[in-house]
Amino acid sequence: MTTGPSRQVPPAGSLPTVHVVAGVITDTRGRILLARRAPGRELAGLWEFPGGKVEPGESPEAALARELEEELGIGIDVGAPLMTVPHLAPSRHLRLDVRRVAAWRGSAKGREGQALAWVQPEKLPRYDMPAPDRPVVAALLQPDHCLVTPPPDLDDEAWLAGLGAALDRGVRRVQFRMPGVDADRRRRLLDGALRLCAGARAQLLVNGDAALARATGAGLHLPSARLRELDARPVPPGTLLSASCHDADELALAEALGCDFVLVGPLRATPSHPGQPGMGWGRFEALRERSSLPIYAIGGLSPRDIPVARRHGAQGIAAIRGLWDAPATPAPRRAPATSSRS
Ligand SMILES: Nc1nc2c([nH]c(=O)n2[C@H]2C[C@H](O)[C@@H](COP(=O)(O)OP(=O)(O)OP(=O)(O)O)O2)c(=O)[nH]1
Ligand SMILES: [Mg+2]
Repeated sequence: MTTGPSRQVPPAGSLPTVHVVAGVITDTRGRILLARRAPGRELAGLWEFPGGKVEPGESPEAALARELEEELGIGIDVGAPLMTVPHLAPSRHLRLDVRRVAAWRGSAKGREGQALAWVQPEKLPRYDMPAPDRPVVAALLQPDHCLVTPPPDLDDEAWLAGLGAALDRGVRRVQFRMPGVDADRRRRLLDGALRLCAGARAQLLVNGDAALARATGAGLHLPSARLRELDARPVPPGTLLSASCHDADELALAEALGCDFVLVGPLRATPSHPGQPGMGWGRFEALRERSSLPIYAIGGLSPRDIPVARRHGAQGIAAIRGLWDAPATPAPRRAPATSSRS
């Protein structure tokens, strides 16, 4: 279900945008450095990835190097972008641009009186952090793609082999969706899928059927119509819960129910939703900035779109065909040409 586009676009007001760059600094044991915002500052007491505001005319890379020198006394090599989170605060749009730190020199000290902590990645969720950091922590810990299963043709073994192949290619989060398949067959396929996912240490969430999820110990995915009917979490905490959302109301509902993550789309027009135009990354961001849930973009996307999804604040992509069909094999490499291109 979708509502009119007018509800999905932020108010026309001209709030300023504040560009903040922050670094994921790791030590040789894989721990990540957090800093605690000092008393008297905004968001005092919350933990954050060290960094600060990009100054006018400054590149994000230069800003990150300057901030980490000022705040921690270390020199750094800026690494790969992790994600950029657009976030709507009462008085401004924030863009939290998070980079990995490829290498650093010196010993990190809280030069502005802030406490520091080296944190095992899996313990990050225990730290109280600003709202825009929640999707960043999810990006560090959770899969960047989520397979939504296509229904089987006539051959169940072929479908299970297809799931096995997707798991072999690295899928670790699976939404088990079986529209139009009768209950007995669905249960047999689910048992097979659960075995394969357990073997690959992948998560599985059953689409729509809370009783089936509870009976099998699987997670639960709520289609948006189901989400709108609920006023309490339909599975216990600790059981994975996700939802499909198309507008800000549904995102707020998903957050209130304690969903672990959501799928938002369609990002592009797809054959599975004929007649529905894609929202594009602009409207995706307008939703993203009102929520702190991890969000997979869905609709006509494939693993190639993960970097662009991350630049718009997505956890990554969810897809049916884009993750089920084996990627086209790259054309055979020719012998290197004698001339070089840069
Ligand atoms: N550094 C950092 N800032 C964050 C994170 N999450 C988050 O919402 N923010 C917000 C808090 C602040 O409103 C803003 C960063 O501003 P800041 O106060 O650190 O800026 P700064 O280091 O340049 O310090 P200042 O000179 O402006 O006081 O971004 C995060 O993980 N790291
Ligand atoms: Mg700072």
